[in-house]
Amino acid sequence: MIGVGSMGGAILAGLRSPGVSVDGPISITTRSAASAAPFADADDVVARASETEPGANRIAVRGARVVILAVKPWMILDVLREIADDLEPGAVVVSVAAGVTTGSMEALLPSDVAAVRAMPNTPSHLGRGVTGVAGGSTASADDVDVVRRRVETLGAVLVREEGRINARAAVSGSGPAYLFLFAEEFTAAARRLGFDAAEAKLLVEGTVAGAAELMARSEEDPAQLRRNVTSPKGTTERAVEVLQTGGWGELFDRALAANIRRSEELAAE
Ligand SMILES: NC(=O)C1=CN([C@@H]2O[C@H](COP(=O)(O)OP(=O)(O)OC[C@H]3O[C@@H](n4cnc5c(N)ncnc54)[C@H](O)[C@@H]3O)[C@@H](O)[C@H]2O)C=CC1
Ligand SMILES: O=C(O)[C@@H]1CCC=N1
Repeated sequence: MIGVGSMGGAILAGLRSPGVSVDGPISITTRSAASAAPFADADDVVARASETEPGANRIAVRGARVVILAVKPWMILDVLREIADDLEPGAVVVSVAAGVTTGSMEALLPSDVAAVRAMPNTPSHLGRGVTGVAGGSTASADDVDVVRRRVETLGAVLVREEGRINARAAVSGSGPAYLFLFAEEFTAAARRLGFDAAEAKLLVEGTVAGAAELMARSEEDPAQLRRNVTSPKGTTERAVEVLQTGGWGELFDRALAANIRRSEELAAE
């Protein structure tokens, strides 16, 4: 794995969780020595920092069947140029980057190395992620399956054509941020009602986490779960009415469209 920031770190934590078995050790590279240092004593991870070992990325990918690129989108092609000659024949290079197409990756890869895209999200950290997977034109069904089996250890997986991956990024890749934004705004509103920071945190985070867990475990869909809270002529009804007249449907449409437009811009950069 090249790049162990927010997303790479979440994937790595998921791959290292109890009950998940990966043929290891997992070779990772970071930019700074400080980021590699926490792995110094790990048996299941070999960490190298490109700041202190300029050939770190090239060394790390040697012998790997699956290489995960978790650097920023605008760095993906530079990293591929750097590592292309060191990749094993039959390797699969998986980019988790928004926007960057397998076509642009394939142009830099040896013909016996496949490109696959994965669009994970940060709850992968807990094995509760959702990952979209799409193979490039030279990826075999087996190559895609190798990636699917790896990311299945991180949570749910949706394998579909690459043409739909920007939409998956807009919904599930970025989705945790929308929920955290909701929690931020909800907490701020609770503070304005007079709760102190600790009380607002307990009330809002407890409610958001509990409701999410209830949704995950329940057979009922979100609309029914909402109705279960909303007594006719009761208090919830009044608040839900205010929220619904705020135009959430159109707001979400615009937010997801803006997200997809940014993926398209990144693809063109
Ligand atoms: N953060 C998220 O929730 C999600 C992120 N992604 C994708 O994941 C990728 C990484 O995003 P984040 O983790 O958020 O960014 P980040 O900035 O937290 O992580 C990137 C890491 O790569 C390291 N790095 C940069 N150049 C390097 C090099 N040459 N060799 C080794 N390491 C290098 C950086 O030091 C940094 O730690 C992006 O392409 C993004 O589109 C995809 C889905 C969700
Ligand atoms: O914000 C981003 O660009 C990345 C892609 C999906 C989630 N985070």
